[in-house]
Amino acid sequence: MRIDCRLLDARLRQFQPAYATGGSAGLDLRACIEAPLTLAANACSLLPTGLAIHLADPGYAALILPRSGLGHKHGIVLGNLVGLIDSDYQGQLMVSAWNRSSQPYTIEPLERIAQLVIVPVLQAQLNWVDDFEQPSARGAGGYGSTGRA
Ligand SMILES: O=c1ccn([C@H]2C[C@H](O)[C@@H](COP(=O)(O)OP(=O)(O)OP(=O)(O)O)O2)c(=O)[nH]1
Ligand SMILES: [Mg+2]
Repeated sequence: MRIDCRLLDARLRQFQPAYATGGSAGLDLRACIEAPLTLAANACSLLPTGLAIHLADPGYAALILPRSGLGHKHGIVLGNLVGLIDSDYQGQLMVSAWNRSSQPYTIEPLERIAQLVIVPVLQAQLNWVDDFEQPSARGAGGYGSTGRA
């Protein structure tokens, strides 16, 4: 599929988002900040990415996900856990960077801080009923109802 993308920060021309390998699922997003930003332990900051996309087709959405290295080694994940980008959103992609660790972490300008994954979605037709016609094996069971082993 093709999507329209806008570079909102001239610095990104040298770091135009691209899939790193033929099999990459995510496009890395960079922190388009002017100066290094130190996130204190447990601090959260909304960072511009210098990038806007317009998916246009309601059959797609994009997810902003943490990068595994940053998340695992340094505790830099997302303040909203996952960012959901609507197909009709045309604004700048923003990343809520959350330092869930107990150590400060300094984000450098244009550092790759998260990744964007485009996924198919379905907008369902909501058919309101008083009861579900077919009982299922699970019913209302959840939260560990099937045991641990
Ligand atoms: O990490 C994120 C999450 C969202 N967005 C943008 C794109 C998305 O389409 C829009 C709205 O996101 P969402 O629906 O999750 O936020 P909301 O709090 O429900 O805001 P709204 O009332 O605008 O829908 O904000 C981002 O740039 N980054
Ligand atoms: Mg919303």
